[in-house]
Amino acid sequence: MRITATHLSFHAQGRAIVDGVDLDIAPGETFGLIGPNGSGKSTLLRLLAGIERRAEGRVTLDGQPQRGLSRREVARRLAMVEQQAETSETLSARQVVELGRTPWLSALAPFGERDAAIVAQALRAVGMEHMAERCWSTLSGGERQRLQIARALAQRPQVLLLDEPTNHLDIHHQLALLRLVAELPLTVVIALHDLNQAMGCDRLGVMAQGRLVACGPPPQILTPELLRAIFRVGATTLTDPRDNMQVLRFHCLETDP
Ligand SMILES: Nc1ncnc2c1ncn2[C@@H]1O[C@H](COP(=O)(O)OP(=O)(O)OP(=O)(O)O)[C@@H](O)[C@H]1O
Repeated sequence: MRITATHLSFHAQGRAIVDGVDLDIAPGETFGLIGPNGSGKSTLLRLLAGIERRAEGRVTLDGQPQRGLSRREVARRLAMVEQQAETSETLSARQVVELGRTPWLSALAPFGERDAAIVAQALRAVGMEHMAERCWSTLSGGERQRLQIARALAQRPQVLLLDEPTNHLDIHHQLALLRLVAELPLTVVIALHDLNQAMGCDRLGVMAQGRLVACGPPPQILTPELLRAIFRVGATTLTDPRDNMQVLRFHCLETDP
């Protein structure tokens, strides 16, 4: 599914948090959002998800204006995992993932075997099937994060919006999640702080002070000049002899105090 944003803006307390963002993300593309703290990445994701109704500008899903769709219709197309997604403390892990099926259920289509199979598959995808009966309140931060991703997968969306999905995960689960995301036949918009992980995206968008200041393939974006100007770091590109992939190593600028 194609997702587009036209002049998307959001103002709060008299200032632009997101400022005139235009985006066109192709079906199946993995689009990484990077930028310093407070540059507007999470807010932009919320605007793309239609969560923030005070947004200015337009979001379309396969050409259909998102504003014209009901919440249920949006949820059948698009799922979002926010940074600190919480849920009722008394639910089991499986019940949290079952919530993902809500947009597809009705009096005429109650939760059935197919829904249970989709939930089981989502739990397996994030390696949480062995904890399915555990209570949410007993789970670690990383386990909760993987469950929220499973909930989003169980929603069977065509667009997946992920806000720093690796921030609680150990390195094994970070790599497993990024591989899962890359292999999903979905359009994915993913906010990331790890710029080496961002290299694996098809395209990157760079946010700075609410604006999308650069957009393109990772090697064109992650240049020493941009890293210096936007992230205020120096960087050296190294080559991993294992697979000849480029890796960035960062250092403080000499001008830093
Ligand atoms: N509703 C709001 N009211 C006032 N300020 C807001 C609101 N929402 C976000 N902000 C501010 O807007 C800026 C952008 O926030 P946002 O969370 O989108 O940034 P971010 O790029 O995701 O940051 P981080 O990398 O730290 O997660 C921040 O300075 C934040 O404090």
